[in-house]
Amino acid sequence: MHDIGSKPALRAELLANRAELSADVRSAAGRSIRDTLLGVPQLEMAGTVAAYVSLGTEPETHGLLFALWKRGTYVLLPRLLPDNELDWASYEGPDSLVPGRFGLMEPSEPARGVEAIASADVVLVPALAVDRTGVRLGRGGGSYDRALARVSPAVLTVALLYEGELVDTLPREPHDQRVRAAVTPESGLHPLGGAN
Ligand SMILES: Nc1nc2c(c(=O)[nH]1)N(C=O)[C@@H](CNc1ccc(C(=O)N[C@@H](CCC(=O)O)C(=O)O)cc1)CN2
Ligand SMILES: Nc1ncnc2c1ncn2[C@@H]1O[C@H](COP(=O)(O)OP(=O)(O)OP(=O)(O)O)[C@@H](O)[C@H]1O
Repeated sequence: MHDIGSKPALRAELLANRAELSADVRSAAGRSIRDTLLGVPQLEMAGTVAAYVSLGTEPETHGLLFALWKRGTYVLLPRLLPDNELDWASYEGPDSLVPGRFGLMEPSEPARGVEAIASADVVLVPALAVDRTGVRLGRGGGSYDRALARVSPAVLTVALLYEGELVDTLPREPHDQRVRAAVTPESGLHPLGGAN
């Protein structure tokens, strides 16, 4: 996992590792990540958080979304467009989600456009792995590379990972946007170095 391999091979390996995790481990990871993030000052202060609804074997985010919404944070969620760009709409509780492509649960509220992510004070990002400089490996659609390019460098961007998915080095292509932090269930929030 410390070698720079090809992205598709790394994705397959990381997804296979996640597939080994039990539902209990996944939901425990989600609770731990939720508790960490709810205590991060930037999230406590944030008026708007761009987040996502966990899919498949990702660490659970439903509880986190609900808690943010309950405490009055404005939560934006992505809607996958045909060209894999992300549109954004508000989360208004669990009943405001509807099924989209790839089994994604997406917001049913009116879409606010691809630029709406620029209004977020914190951006929570799905990832399969992140390296120590913030380089992120995602699903391969390039959705978040395009979305994060619209986010100010002052905004905290955080990838949600399982333990072991914060790695020394990942392959980086010119379009890859870095995240500024990662959160793991056992070791909490990791600020990441590296200039963009
Ligand atoms: N929870 C979550 N939401 C997200 C993302 C994500 O990684 N996680 N995305 C991050 O960008 C965007 C969605 N991108 C996605 C791209 C591909 C697949 C996927 O599962 N693709 C499979 C095909 C599945 C099928 O055919 O049914 C594949 O390509 O093999 C899912 C989401 C926006 N929302
Ligand atoms: N700004 C961009 N405009 C158009 N296409 C882009 C842009 N950025 C990335 N892409 C395309 O997206 C594809 C996948 O990129 P990459 O493998 O880095 O995705 P990823 O970050 O792992 O996926 P995701 O962000 O969807 O989780 C690449 O083929 C790339 O050409």
